[in-house]
Amino acid sequence: MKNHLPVIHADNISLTFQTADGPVHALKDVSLTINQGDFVSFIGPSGCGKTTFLRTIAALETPTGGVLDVNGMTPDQARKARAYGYVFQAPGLYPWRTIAGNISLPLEIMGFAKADRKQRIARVLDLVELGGFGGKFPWQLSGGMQQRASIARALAFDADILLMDEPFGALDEIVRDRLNEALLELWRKTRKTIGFVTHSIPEAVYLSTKIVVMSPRPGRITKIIDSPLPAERPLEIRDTPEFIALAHEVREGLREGHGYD
Ligand SMILES: Nc1ncnc2c1ncn2[C@@H]1O[C@H](COP(=O)(O)OP(=O)(O)OP(=O)(O)O)[C@@H](O)[C@H]1O
Repeated sequence: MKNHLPVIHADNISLTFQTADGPVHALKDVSLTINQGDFVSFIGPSGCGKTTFLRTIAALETPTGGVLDVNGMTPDQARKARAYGYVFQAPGLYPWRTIAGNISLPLEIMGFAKADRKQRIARVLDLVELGGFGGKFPWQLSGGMQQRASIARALAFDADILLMDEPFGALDEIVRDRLNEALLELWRKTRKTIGFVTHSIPEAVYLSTKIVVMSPRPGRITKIIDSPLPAERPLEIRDTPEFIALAHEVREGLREGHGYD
C-alpha cells in the first residue's frame, strides 16, 4: 500500500528563538523520518513546538541547528518546488472572492493557465465534497465547509505533501468527526503524505499512521508511536479495544513528558 520512501527527514533539528526574556528553546534535537503516504500527527501541550516544527518543514522558520530534508531538498528549495500545501487553523478565505476564486488565487500567482485552473478547481472541490459550491462566497458556507475549501486550496496545485496546523481545532465535535472521516477518505484516495498538528488524542489516534508525542521546555519529541490500526477506519473504530489501548498509550506518552504537570 505504501512505498515507504522517506519524504521528510529531520536530523537533530533545534530552533532557539532569542526573545527579550532570553532564549526560548522551541525545538531541541528533533529527529524524525516521515515516509511517503504516512499520516503523521503531532500532539503535545501548548508550547511544545508542534507549530514551529511544521513551519520549519515549510521553510517558514529556519532551524538554528540540525539538517532537514524535504523531498530530497532543503525546505527552501522544497517551498520553491511547491512540494507541499499548507492548511492553517483558520480557513483564511478572502470574503470578496468566491470559493472557486479563493482556490484559484495561489494558482494564479503560480502562473497556471485559466483552463488548467478551472479543471483543478473542479477536481479539488469534488475531493472535499464541495462540488457545486464554487460560486458561493465564504460567508455563505458553514465553518466546516470553509475549512474544507481551505483544504481544497492547499490541494489545488497537487503537492505530494499536505501540512495541516490544527485545521479543525475551532470546530464543534460533530463537524470535526465528519471532517476527520472526510480527511481520511481524501488521504486514502490521494495517497498524500500528511503532517497534522492537533491537541486531541482521539483525533490523532483516529487519523494517523504515526503519532509523534511532544513535550515543552525545550520542545522535543518524547515518543513516536506507529499505529497498528487498519487504513480502513469507520468512526466506530473508536469504540474498539485496539483504539482505546492506543489512545491510552498516547496519554501515557504525554504524561511521561510531564507536559501537563
Ligand atoms: N516567533 C517566535 N518568537 C519567539 N518565540 C516563539 C516564536 N514562535 C514560537 N515561539 C515560542 O516557541 C515555543 C513553541 O511554540 P509553538 O507555537 O511551536 O508551540 P505549539 O506546540 O504549536 O503550541 P500551541 O499548541 O499553543 O499552538 C513557545 O514557547 C512559543 O512561545
